[in-house]
Amino acid sequence: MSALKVVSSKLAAEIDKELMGPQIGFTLQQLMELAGFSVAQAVCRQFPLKDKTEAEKGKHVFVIAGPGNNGGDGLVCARHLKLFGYNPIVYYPKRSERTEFYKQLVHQLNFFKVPVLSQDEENWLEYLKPEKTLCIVDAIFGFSYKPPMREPFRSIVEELCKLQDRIPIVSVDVPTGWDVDKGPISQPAINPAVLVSLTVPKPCSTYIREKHTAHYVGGRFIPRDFANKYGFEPFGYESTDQILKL
Ligand SMILES: NC(=O)C1=CN([C@@H]2O[C@H](COP(=O)(O)OP(=O)(O)OC[C@H]3O[C@@H](n4cnc5c(N)ncnc54)[C@H](O)[C@@H]3O)[C@@H](O)[C@H]2O)[C@H](O)CC1
Ligand SMILES: [K+]
Repeated sequence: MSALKVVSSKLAAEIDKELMGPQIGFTLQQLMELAGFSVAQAVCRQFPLKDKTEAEKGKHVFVIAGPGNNGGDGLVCARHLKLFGYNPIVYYPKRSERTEFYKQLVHQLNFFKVPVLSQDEENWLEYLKPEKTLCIVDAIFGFSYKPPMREPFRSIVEELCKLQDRIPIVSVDVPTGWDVDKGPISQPAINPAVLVSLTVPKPCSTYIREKHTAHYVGGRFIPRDFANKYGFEPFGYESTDQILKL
């Protein structure tokens, strides 16, 4: 295990609660926008379009969004990827009814002409071919996932596991199927090529295989004294970057 700065799931939840509490007053929408923006930046850093052929530039970034806030990060990420010149496609099989906000994120994707597959799209795997797909963004589950995985996500993640050696997967905050503290202790579980930890890495990130997985931190929205209060130093982001490769 590396000497990475990590915070437990319990502490991560407390950080979120305080950031969105009455004293600080961030809204979920604000944090999600910055989180999704960071993930889009990490995709650009890892898979730059510069010097790529037109065929490679036309490849899809396949974003799979889950039912909670991790999925929301994915929806935001897809919108920014489109602005950055990528060709995202979104699969959002179980849509959150929690707030109007999720519907608004989908409307925004329509406005940006980002295809959002129908909820019962049976042929979603057709979009996942190494020759057509640049990478997959795994925004299925984050720090609130509790096994065992229920359908339709179990079948989806099983399919992704079969493809992950041929198409790189970028996991948002926590690789889907991993326990946020203990890592890949149950199946199915994604083995990502890239992990983008948000705010601060969670303990599961110490179980990534360092040679196999590029690790970024993103979600640059806390000041030094707040980080120190939760036992870690702020990350050394450069200039206006929203991500830092660890
Ligand atoms: N401060 C930050 O770092 C921010 C992080 N954000 C992202 O939010 C997620 C955590 O979001 P939350 O809504 O709490 O949970 P999840 O998205 O992980 O999942 C909840 C969702 O999943 C369903 N579910 C749970 N277990 C199962 C299962 N076994 N089978 C099927 N479905 C399951 C559950 O019912 C819910 O619907 C964090 O990781 C970040 O990515 C925010 O963007 C804000 C800023
Ligand atoms: K994820």
